[in-house]
Amino acid sequence: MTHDDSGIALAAYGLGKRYRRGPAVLSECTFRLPAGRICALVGPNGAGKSTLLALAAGLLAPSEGAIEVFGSAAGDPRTLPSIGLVAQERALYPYLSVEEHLRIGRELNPGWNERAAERLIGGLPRTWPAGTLSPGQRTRLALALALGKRPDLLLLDEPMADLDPLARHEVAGAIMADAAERGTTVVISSHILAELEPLCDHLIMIDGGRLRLAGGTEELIASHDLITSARDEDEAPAVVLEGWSHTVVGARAAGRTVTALIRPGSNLPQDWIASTPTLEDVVLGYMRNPLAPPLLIEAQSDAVADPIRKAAAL
Ligand SMILES: Nc1ncnc2c1ncn2[C@@H]1O[C@H](COP(=O)(O)OP(=O)(O)OP(=O)(O)O)[C@@H](O)[C@H]1O
Repeated sequence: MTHDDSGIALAAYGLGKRYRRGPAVLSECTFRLPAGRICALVGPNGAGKSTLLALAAGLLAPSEGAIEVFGSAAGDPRTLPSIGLVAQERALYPYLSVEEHLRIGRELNPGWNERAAERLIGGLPRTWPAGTLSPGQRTRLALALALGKRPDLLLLDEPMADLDPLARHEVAGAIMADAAERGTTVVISSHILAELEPLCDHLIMIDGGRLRLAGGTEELIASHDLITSARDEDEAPAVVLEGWSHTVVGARAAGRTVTALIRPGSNLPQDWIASTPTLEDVVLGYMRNPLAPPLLIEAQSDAVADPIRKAAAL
């Protein structure tokens, strides 16, 4: 194992990625994900989530900056045994059966754990070639291979997308059980926020290749209020909120009510009622307003050098 003692599983410093053609798909991403966290990776279509996961797995090289896994450059051969990846395209051999995939998993991974893999395999037809499996069955097999490897960092690209509701429960349970037993760090991308919210204690949101939110879910939620008030029906929400010391992430009007997501500054003006937003409220607020200032809450770990200094030194 090559882990350093920083307590950080995944870190990016001024990370940027540009494919051969076209503009940068990730720019200036700096974050640190503490080990043992279960991190939701969210953002709209094309935001750069799969690109970030591929960079973390060492399948792509950064165009700018750096990305590290347990303190070593992502892609360093010494870190690869620590990483389990379920890519969006579920990389499997179409002509090899379920059983043959499991045999390869056993033979290639010294730390292979049959029980962890079996949790996901369930009733999959073991003699069938992977190419004949349904998308949901392929997902189960890909997850079984990733979890059987007993990784310390599990990177999951939309793992629930093809699964039926019962399978989603089972898969979420298997991932959580593994994380609880072994302290596995999990990064899980999904568009279904309500599904991620109970699983995750950390969140990274990217949009247009830039980091918009990063930090513990409790801290991110606690940094916002959802507020409502009455308004004159012809008054635009922006006018109602004009001149405030709060950072207004977004505001929407419905009939005679205006609702806003804010980062509170001073006390609320009278006649506004504040409540605690859900994680989904927070993420949707930032998705709706690309101009809202990012909120990057620094992960707590004394042993790590200042990421800005580190980014500048690259
Ligand atoms: N191999 C590639 N060559 C060129 N551009 C690419 C390549 N792969 C991805 N892109 C572009 O990079 C951007 C980010 O894509 P990415 O797949 O990382 O986004 P995503 O957030 O995972 O999207 P989705 O939610 O739709 O899966 C997109 O504009 C996409 O077209």
